[in-house]
Amino acid sequence: MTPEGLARAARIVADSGLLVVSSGAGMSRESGIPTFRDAMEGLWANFDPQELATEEGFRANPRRVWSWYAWRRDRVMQARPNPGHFAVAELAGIVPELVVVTQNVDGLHAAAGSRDVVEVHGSIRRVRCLDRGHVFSGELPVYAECEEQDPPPCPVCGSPLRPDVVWFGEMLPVDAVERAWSLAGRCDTMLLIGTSGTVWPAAELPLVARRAGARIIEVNPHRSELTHTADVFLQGPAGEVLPALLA
Ligand SMILES: CC(C)NC(=O)[C@H](Cc1c[nH]c2ccccc12)NC(=O)[C@H](CCCC/N=C(/NCCC(=O)O)S[C@H]1O[C@H](COP(=O)(O)OP(=O)(O)OC[C@H]2O[C@@H](n3cnc4c(N)ncnc43)[C@H](O)[C@@H]2O)[C@@H](O)[C@H]1O)NC(=O)OCc1ccccc1
Repeated sequence: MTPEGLARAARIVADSGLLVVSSGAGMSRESGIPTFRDAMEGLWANFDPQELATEEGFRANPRRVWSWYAWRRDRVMQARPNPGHFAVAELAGIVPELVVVTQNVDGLHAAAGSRDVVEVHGSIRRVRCLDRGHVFSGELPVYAECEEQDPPPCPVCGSPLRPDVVWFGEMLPVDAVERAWSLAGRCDTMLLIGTSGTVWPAAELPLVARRAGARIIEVNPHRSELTHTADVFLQGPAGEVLPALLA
């Protein structure tokens, strides 16, 4: 991250009417939540997404999927927002309009005080039933209570409960898609934070914004599949770069 790059990004942000913050797993890395593709400790390095993050995988082995998400939820509930999340929340007080569009299911943007957050891949803090989609949040069982246990039945219709997240091969929530794509199509600036740009259709968002004439600022310690769209690439961890952007 160069001082010139930071200064240029700060000017672009200051000139923005509508700023869309588009975040991925890297945003929560400094909160102790592993990313998906980190070579060593990334979730997908140790677990097969096809087996664990698909409806087929759930139907084939509901116990395994239910306890795996309980294990992840425990880590999310113990995690705290990092300085990057707080900087995003603070930015909302600086620009006229700011909306967060996140692929993350951890709810840490809201926990840091961001009030307008679009969760395009759902939330691990909610469950819903398989057949009818009755949604439940609040006190959910911890891993110790879920280990090798069948998912409990829906209190309304009796069908098994599953995490209220978007699995591979599943449609994204219609209202979230409509809002996220319309925002990307009319924003002045998109702040792209901690995403590898490998999962679709979320990876299309900066392309939509760019086609509509927006400036793209990427924050990532490594180049991603989307760095080619960026007007400014701020190379570094979100928890350090974003507070510096506010300084
Ligand atoms: C793997 C990929 C090739 N496959 C897909 O994209 C598929 C298939 C597909 C669809 N269209 C395509 C087009 C081309 C190719 C494939 C497809 N997409 C789907 O299946 C989607 C659904 C995709 C959503 C899946 N659910 C998730 N999550 C919820 C669950 C759960 O969490 O368990 S995806 C999940 O993985 C993704 C991980 O990506 P990132 O967040 O970018 O994280 P990653 O680890 O990859 O990278 C981390 C980055 O952070 C950086 N970093 C590290 N530390 C820091 C740091 N400190 N600070 C800043 N950055 C940092 C790193 O350098 C790195 O760049 C996120 O989206 C996350 O939500 N559904 C669908 O298409 O439905 C169809 C449909 C249409 C009509 C009708 C019916 C069906």
